[in-house]
Amino acid sequence: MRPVVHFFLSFKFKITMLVTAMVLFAALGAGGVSLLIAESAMRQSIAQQEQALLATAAAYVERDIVAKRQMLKAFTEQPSGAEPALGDMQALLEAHSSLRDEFFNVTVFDTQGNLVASLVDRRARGTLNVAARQYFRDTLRTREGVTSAPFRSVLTGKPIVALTQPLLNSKGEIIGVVQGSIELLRPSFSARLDSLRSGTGGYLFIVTGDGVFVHHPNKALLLNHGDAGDGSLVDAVLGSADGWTDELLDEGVPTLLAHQRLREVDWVIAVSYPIQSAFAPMASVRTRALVAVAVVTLLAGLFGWLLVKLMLRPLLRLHRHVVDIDTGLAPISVFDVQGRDEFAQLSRAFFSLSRRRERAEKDLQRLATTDALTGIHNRRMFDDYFPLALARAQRAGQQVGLAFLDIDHFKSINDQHGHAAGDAVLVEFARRLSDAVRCTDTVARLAGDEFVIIFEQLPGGAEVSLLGAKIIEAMRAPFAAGGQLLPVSASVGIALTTELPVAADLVMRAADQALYGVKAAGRNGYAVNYVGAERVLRVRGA
Ligand SMILES: Nc1nc2c(ncn2[C@@H]2O[C@H](COP(=O)(O)OP(=O)(O)OP(=O)(O)O)[C@@H](O)[C@H]2O)c(=O)[nH]1
Repeated sequence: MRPVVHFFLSFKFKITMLVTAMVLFAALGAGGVSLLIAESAMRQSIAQQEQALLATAAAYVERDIVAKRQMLKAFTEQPSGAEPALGDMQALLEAHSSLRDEFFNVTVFDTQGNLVASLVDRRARGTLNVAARQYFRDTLRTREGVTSAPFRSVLTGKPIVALTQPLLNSKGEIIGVVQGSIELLRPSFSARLDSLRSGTGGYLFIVTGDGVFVHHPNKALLLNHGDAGDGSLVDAVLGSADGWTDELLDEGVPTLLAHQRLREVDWVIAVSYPIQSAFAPMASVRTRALVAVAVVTLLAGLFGWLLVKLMLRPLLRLHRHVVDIDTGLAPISVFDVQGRDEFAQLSRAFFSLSRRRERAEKDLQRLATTDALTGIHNRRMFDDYFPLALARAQRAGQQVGLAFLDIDHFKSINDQHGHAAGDAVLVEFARRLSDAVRCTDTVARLAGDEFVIIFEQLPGGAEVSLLGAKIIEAMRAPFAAGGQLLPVSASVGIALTTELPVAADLVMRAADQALYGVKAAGRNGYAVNYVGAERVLRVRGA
């Protein structure tokens, strides 16, 4: 569990997460803004496409109506120069078979509105009167062709729109009205319009200026008023100038509604396009963009991880150096690296710090093992060193000598000449001792006027005896202390090992016994005691 926790707490993990989060936010931000811009551009483009389509459909409807109206007009002017007679109309109609292609039916009414000719059914004559119909009255009143509101044909029961044309005699008087009917369900009219939108998800519809459906894919709505009221599609197309909006709902579904007024007739043609299908390509773009963001984020995370790993290498190296130095596997000089980056600077700072610490430790060590007054080793150093000296001698197959020294009547020097003079004697005593022994021997001050010498690499006992005499001799010259020369002598007890290993205590006790022997014999001399021999050699005086 702990390594997992460490992993999540690691600097590497945090930086990687930071890089990943930053890339995620940047990618989402850039992606989101791009998508918004793309969506807005796409909305414009779709709206323009829909408007272009509307223009095509409007042109088609208007061309159709104009062509039909011209055909009716041409019919009323037939035959050229001849006086039109209502009685000839049935025959004339039947003679113009091309009218059947353009119109569901063509009928002729007299000025009282009575049906006097019918293209599809001559028997219908006299069965119908349209005098009350608005488009009929408008035709008589304006003496021009009009387009009716859509209505259901009395003759056929089909929804139709009527185009009219006044029938004038040679004097310019209206003698009748010719009516061409367009069946709104006729494939050549409605299917053609529907086909313009087939397969795109939206649909076209046409409403009159009064809001009656002339065309709608739902044929049941024809001749009906579209839902009026705020927010309805019919209301929107009638209440605003040509253009588009995407703020409406078509049966609860958000839709893009574009509309355009026709010039030839008081109709508005419109297209309703569900925004969802309009933006279907955008949804797929959005999904792909999200996948791309996820991939980019993942790659960024991976890249960030590798980058951080690479960048943290010097830190890991630094950590390894600290561990190696701590365990004694490497010197502090490994901190002294080249380089200009922060890690190299930190490493060199560690080097400088460690060097100072090492020096301080050495100073401390020296102070801890040195006698402050005389500058030679102290008791602590002796306690640590002597057992090691015994072990070393054992490995080398040699013997060790240990001399205990005590200045004779040192108390009286202090008492008679002062403590400073006593100190001077101690310092001089230590110096002479150090000079008298070899560099392989170790001199230490144990306490007060007690000194000790460890003799190593001894070839034999006879030489130890010579050493005792040498020490006594070294002290023979008077000591300069307190402004005068003082006679100083010392008693020296020497212990010599005969067989190793032997406990340090035993050797020290033997040296002490030898010293005691010298003191007892009157001081200023030396004696050698062989450890384990249980005999004290003869005390030799100065
Ligand atoms: N000046 C000085 N005196 C010290 C120091 N340390 C201990 N002394 C004195 O050294 C004297 C040691 O005396 P002892 O070893 O007891 O006796 P002694 O006079 O040497 O007599 P013997 O050893 O029997 O010859 C005492 O008076 C201590 O106060 C020191 O650092 N400086």
